[in-house]
Amino acid sequence: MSRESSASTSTSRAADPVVRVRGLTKRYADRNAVDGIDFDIERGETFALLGPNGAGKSTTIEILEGYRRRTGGEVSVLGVDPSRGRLDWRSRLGIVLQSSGEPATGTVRQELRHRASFYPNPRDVDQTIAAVGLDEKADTRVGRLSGGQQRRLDVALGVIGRPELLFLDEPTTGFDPEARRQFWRLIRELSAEGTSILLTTHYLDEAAQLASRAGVIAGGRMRALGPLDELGGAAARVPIVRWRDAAGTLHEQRTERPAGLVAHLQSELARDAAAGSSARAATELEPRGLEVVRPSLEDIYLQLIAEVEREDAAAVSPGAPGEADTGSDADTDTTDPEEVLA
Ligand SMILES: Nc1ncnc2c1ncn2[C@@H]1O[C@H](COP(=O)(O)OP(=O)(O)OP(=O)(O)O)[C@@H](O)[C@H]1O
Repeated sequence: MSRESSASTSTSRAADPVVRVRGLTKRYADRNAVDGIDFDIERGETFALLGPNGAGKSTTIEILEGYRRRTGGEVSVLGVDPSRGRLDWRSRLGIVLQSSGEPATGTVRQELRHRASFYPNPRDVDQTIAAVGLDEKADTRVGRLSGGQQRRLDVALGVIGRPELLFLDEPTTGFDPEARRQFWRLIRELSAEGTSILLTTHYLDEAAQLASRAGVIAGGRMRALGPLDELGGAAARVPIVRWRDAAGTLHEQRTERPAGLVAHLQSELARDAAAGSSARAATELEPRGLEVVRPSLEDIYLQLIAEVEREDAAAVSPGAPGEADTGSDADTDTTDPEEVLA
């Protein structure tokens, strides 16, 4: 299918989500790695799937990409069940996997030209090389790239076909800070062009920079879902004031009125100073180590995961073998070679 015809299909179904997942499960041995999750990704949206190691993110993404069979539930990606997705459907997807499969033998430019030849309306090869910052390596053999440069090439290969939906599974692992910012610019450009994006990342600042909505998975279940600035609820966003007392003990208090608390701390210091015999320098009237912080997405996420872990631990009855105890069996790779779909 040409990009034009796929675009007209999209227009006619503009209100349909590009990804629709209902009750998705994936069972390995005796444990559900994905345990009944629901979420949608709207057209043009960048959605972040967050969660700790082993949460079920890659399993979910691989099912959406059509690389892994699901055990149960309904999945639709660009209007198609991925387990039945054909080549024309696949050509509308861009995929940046966690690890780059077979080592390539050609140069950066050759590999991108080759990949571009599979798509009806690919991006310009040299512009894409520039967008991922590989201009100086365009004629270098892929095997001679550094780990971070190889990852940039993975991203370039993922976007070269001008995908309608781009899967980015931990795309910036190994990037230096400058390369990450360059990558963010590229993703914002793709998003502005209308590309829908599913991103998994362990860098919460990356999710905050790129995504508008997120789902947090832990233990295969969706624990929070919604706009990034609402994740974890309003209580999780209350500012934190930190300071040290005269003995050096660290104090921390959450308050909606941090300025009021700081004024109170200062007046206490002034009172103590007035009560003391010797005059004090003005700097000593400042609360030591004073910080007023608004919780970052990472703070909110870590709090959420800690709560989930406490709830899950409480749900396992004391004395009975816990979920974690059965993990070693379930973690055995049980993939039927036929299960990973070509
Ligand atoms: N082929 C397999 N056979 C058995 N268990 C598997 C298989 N693949 C994954 N698992 C298990 O399923 C669970 C979810 O794994 P998954 O790779 O989806 O997690 P993830 O959220 O992507 O983690 P990470 O952030 O580390 O990439 C883990 O407990 C993992 O050990």
